[in-house]
Amino acid sequence: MRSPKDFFTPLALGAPDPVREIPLRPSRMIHFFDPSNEKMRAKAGDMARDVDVLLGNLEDAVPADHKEAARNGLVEVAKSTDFGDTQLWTRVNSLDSPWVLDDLITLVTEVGEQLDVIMVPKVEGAEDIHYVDRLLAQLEARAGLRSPLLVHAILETASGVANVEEIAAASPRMQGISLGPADLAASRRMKTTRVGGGHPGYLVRTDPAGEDVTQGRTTYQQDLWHYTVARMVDACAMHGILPYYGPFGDIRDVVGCEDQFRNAYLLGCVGAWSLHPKQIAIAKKVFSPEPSEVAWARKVIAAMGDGTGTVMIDGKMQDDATVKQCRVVAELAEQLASRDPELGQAYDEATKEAMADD
Ligand SMILES: CC(C)(COP(=O)(O)OP(=O)(O)OC[C@H]1O[C@@H](n2cnc3c(N)ncnc32)[C@H](O)[C@@H]1OP(=O)(O)O)[C@@H](O)C(=O)NCCC(=O)NCCSC(=O)C[C@H](O)C(=O)O
Ligand SMILES: [Mg+2]
Repeated sequence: MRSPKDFFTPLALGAPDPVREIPLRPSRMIHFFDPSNEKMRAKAGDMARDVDVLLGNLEDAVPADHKEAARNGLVEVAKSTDFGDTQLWTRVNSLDSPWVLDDLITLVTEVGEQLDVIMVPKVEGAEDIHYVDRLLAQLEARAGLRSPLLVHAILETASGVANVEEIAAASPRMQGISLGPADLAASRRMKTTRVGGGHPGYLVRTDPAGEDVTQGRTTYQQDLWHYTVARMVDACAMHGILPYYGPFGDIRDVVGCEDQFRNAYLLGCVGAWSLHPKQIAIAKKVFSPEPSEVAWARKVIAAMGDGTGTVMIDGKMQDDATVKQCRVVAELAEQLASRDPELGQAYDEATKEAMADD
């Protein structure tokens, strides 16, 4: 464990200074593609225009005999694509795999300037982040990079969840954490066979109304991921980094996907993974506040002046705490508007209407 005094000191001579604050760039969807797939590589430019984050996946879902092709394919995409202000991320292979060392060496050396974030799977504790942190500093120094690569951890082992706070705090490079529900379910020995989402057997049932316990009892499906997402959000918020829902594997179930993403959004997540083009629009919709919410937030902020005291708006009490919540929504709207002018216009029109109603 480094002394707090040394926390922002580069871990290798000549490595760039660590960032002091994680940039809040829009990242409503982290779109996964397989860079070993020639067809997907050819679409990288179009995908980059459509998403906030494009991620070249090197880990699970890429067959063992495609690992090298995926790594080289990502280098090719990074060198040949104009990303504009879209972020390019990668998910490297797990730290116990035979591929990760070459993933990191190749990517930092060849395309370190183009990459924004390195996603590290199956993080168990702070020691995994410390290992990557030092190695990245050495590689950045050797490649002469001007800014440090950021690191994103996937929460997908029972020990990762138990250590989530120390993972979030492990390095100034920590950009965020995603839930990895499929590996986490396996690690916990849960009895599900899915990638994210709920399960009809995980439910609560109303009490029996009379003697017959089989009659008149309504059941409500519960969220298997509530505890983990909430814990991850707290750990991230405490350390100034960003939480994400991970993948939703039932591509056909666009309704279930939207619900799962929205639960995560309402709990504090800033985005989710999209595995298929269908899920891009879902994440964009869910992780962008509604124009009416933005209008309301701006109205409360305007009415609250210096942010202290109370005012009544439409019968609802506003005070220091509600104005803080409204600032979260209004700040997110500003970030998204700078990337998506159409959305910005919808926010401004809704605000004008809401203010005119007074
Ligand atoms: C899931 C898929 C294998 C489905 O692919 P496919 O059967 O080809 O779907 P479609 O026929 O519906 O495709 C229609 C067209 O869209 C293109 N396509 C599909 N997926 C993508 C994509 N991700 N990016 C860009 N384009 C995509 C197809 O090529 C078709 O194009 P065309 O022929 O021109 O019409 C596939 O979607 C896929 O591989 N997705 C990514 C899977 C992935 O990355 N999985 C790993 C992440 S989840 C995970 O790791 C679990 C996690 O770690 C945990 O533990 O929880
Ligand atoms: Mg996984």
